[in-house]
Amino acid sequence: MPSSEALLLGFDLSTQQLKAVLITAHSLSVVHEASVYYDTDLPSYGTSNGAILGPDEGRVTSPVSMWLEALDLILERIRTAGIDLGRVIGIGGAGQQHGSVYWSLDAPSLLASLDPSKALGAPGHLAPQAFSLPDAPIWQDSSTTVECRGLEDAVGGSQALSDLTGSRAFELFTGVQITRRIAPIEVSDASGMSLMNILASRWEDTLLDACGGPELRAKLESEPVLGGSALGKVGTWWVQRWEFSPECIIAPFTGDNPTTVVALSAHGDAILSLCTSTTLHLSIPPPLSTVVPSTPPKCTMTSHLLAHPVAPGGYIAMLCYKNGALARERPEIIPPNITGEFFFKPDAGVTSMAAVPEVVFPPFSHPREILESQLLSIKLRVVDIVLPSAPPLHRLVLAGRASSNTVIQQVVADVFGSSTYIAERKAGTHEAAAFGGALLTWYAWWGNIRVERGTFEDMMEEVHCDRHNTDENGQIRSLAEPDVEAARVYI
Ligand SMILES: Nc1ncnc2c1ncn2[C@@H]1O[C@H](COP(=O)(O)OP(=O)(O)O)[C@@H](O)[C@H]1O
Ligand SMILES: O=C(CO)[C@@H](O)[C@H](O)COP(=O)(O)O
Repeated sequence: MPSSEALLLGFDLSTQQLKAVLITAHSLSVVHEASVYYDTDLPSYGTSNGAILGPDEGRVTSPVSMWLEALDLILERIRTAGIDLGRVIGIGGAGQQHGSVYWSLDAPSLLASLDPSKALGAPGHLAPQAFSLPDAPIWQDSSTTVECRGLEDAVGGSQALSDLTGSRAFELFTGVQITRRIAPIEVSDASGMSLMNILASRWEDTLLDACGGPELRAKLESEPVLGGSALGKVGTWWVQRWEFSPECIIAPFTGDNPTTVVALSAHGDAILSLCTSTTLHLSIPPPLSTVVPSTPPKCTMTSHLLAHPVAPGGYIAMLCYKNGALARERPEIIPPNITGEFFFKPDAGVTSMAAVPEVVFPPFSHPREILESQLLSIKLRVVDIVLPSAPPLHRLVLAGRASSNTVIQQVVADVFGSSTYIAERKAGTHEAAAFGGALLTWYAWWGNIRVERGTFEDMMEEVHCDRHNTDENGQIRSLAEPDVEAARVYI
């Protein structure tokens, strides 16, 4: 690979760390990865697993200054690793879905006058003045229950809100945590706000009124934009401090769920993302014919429907569990709305669950039981989000750090009775969300140099990047086959 080859930089501002993936623009090979763990790399903020709990009941936030410092540190790490940032032609990425940062009225002028001699996170440079809240509510926040009920009431109840936006009201969604924007919002990101009409991909006036009164539409500026569009070029701070090219473009960032789908999904695949959260994604492509009316996607009380970032008329159906990695690390309760520690066993006849003493389940078996109950819950709920007309699931693709665990790979194969796969990038990365962010940036760049923009799939074909391909030259590698005997237990 010539060292001058153009690069794309994708970020993922996830719950526990900031990650960056650099890929070559024309062959999409990973050339470098870097990460910054908030708890250990930036310990002065006192986060636990990237978050701060409280002071109010259900409040979960991350310090915005910590994220700014993480950005300084990761750029330093990339440069120290010998990467010439001047080769980067586009920056894009993802963040925890539904996390929200609150810019102040002074933010635009402060952003326009950043001092290249100062780090982004240097006290008084951007923070605290550019933010109206020093701490950003993240996806684990559950402090806005009252506002959620108010939002549902405004449109006629929880199912009505789900039909309108793709999800019932959730405390973590941005609508009930509302914000001021600097750049247009990308459609799949907008679907995680409880403010967008999911079928039209446009802001819904009733919901804007319920969440922010008349000023909110003005703050949002424009209707949501498609992923992989070019927003503009990097600011001078990036050029002067880090030697990025002034021609380097910026693509809109979105949620980590849509970028994971962009990175990994082929039609008929389900993606099981084992990050801090455990999330199952199904990509629903747009209808082939615009003449025959298509079956509307399902909007349920327990799932989310997001607009697809690069396929207008397509969707992502999603199940998301808060008690993912942290529950697996420290076995705790799985059923919702119960606090304390309980153990359950199906009654004879398997119609109900009976609480049993802890001694029935020895501690060494807890991690496996936690994992099994998480996966069985997904297996039970996934039938509710698959369209009757959808083809049978083809592959189960794993993502997230825990996907490298061979025991987890096998238990997933056994519980779902389906082979499991993993993305095998040319230089290898488990960071699907950051990789997807880089791909969306390439799509923005690639689209900009064409008379006709072309589809995301056209672009992938042009680089011979076939996400269906499972042979040794392909990108998706088989990990585990179900064990027939073990799989029978989970039917
Ligand atoms: N080998 C492993 N086996 C099981 N779990 C793992 C393994 N390595 C990492 N993890 C889990 O992965 C979690 C972090 O996953 P990651 O995808 O990096 O999350 P996030 O993107 O939310 O920061 C950790 O909290 C840990 O529980
Ligand atoms: O979708 C959600 C929350 O709805 C989560 O996936 C968050 O986006 C957090 O991501 P990770 O840090 O677990 O990757």
